[in-house]
Amino acid sequence: MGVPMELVKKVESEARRLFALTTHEKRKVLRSPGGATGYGLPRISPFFPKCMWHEGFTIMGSCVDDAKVLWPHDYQRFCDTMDGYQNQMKLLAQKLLLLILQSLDVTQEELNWATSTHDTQGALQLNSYPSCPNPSATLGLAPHTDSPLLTILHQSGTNGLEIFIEGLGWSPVSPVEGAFVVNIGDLLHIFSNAKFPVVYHRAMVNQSIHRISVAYFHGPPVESMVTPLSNSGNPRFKSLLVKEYISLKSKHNEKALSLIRI
Ligand SMILES: O=C(O)CCC(=O)C(=O)O
Ligand SMILES: [Fe+2]
Repeated sequence: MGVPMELVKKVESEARRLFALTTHEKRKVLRSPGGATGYGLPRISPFFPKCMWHEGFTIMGSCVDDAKVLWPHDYQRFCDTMDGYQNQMKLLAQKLLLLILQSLDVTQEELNWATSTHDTQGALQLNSYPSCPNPSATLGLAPHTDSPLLTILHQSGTNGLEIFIEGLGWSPVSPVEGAFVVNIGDLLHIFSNAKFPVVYHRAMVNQSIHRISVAYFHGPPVESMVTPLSNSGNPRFKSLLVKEYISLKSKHNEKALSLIRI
């Protein structure tokens, strides 16, 4: 299934329009403490001693309230673009998940859990990494794993993303024109009983280019239970509510997975 390239480019240019606003303007839609949407620092910031060279804007569903604050007379273009992109990402994520699940030979109930069309939780994260005079002194986004099942990432043609490979260390994932990066998140790691391992990743900054990336996070409803697949051998993780896991992650960051290990 193709996502129109024109839409991807539009999302990128709308993201650039947003981050080009003054700090004073952007702070009008600052993410509230404990809130999920809006403008702000990376959510993982409290776990790291140094500031990251990054600013972000998170959207869940409609972004009309924030967009009206930013562009009182011209918010529709931003909202239409983000809505259209979220719809396309949701369809793509569901399709990818189905392919993954088919390879795992799951029961109908497990299939329903992971692909329930109505209730999935999606979030769109616009990331901005301004060019940096001394890139080696900082990180764009510190090492982390994404919490949901899958992340679909658009890198906007600029290097920066790195993944950690056991035995190899940090390895760049160079952007490929017309392709997305698909990351496995914590919940798919738990659900697949580690058959689809989570990917530890980070983002670097560079000296000359203001890099934009757009991540779509796709997960199950927060009120549902996540349980390792029944046919995957001894479960390696405890079953728990998705929202319990998210809360554990917000308190313990990358240690959350080991806290629910059996
Ligand atoms: O900018 C990137 O390439 C990575 C972004 C990312 O990891 C995230 O938004 O969780
Ligand atoms: Fe990430």
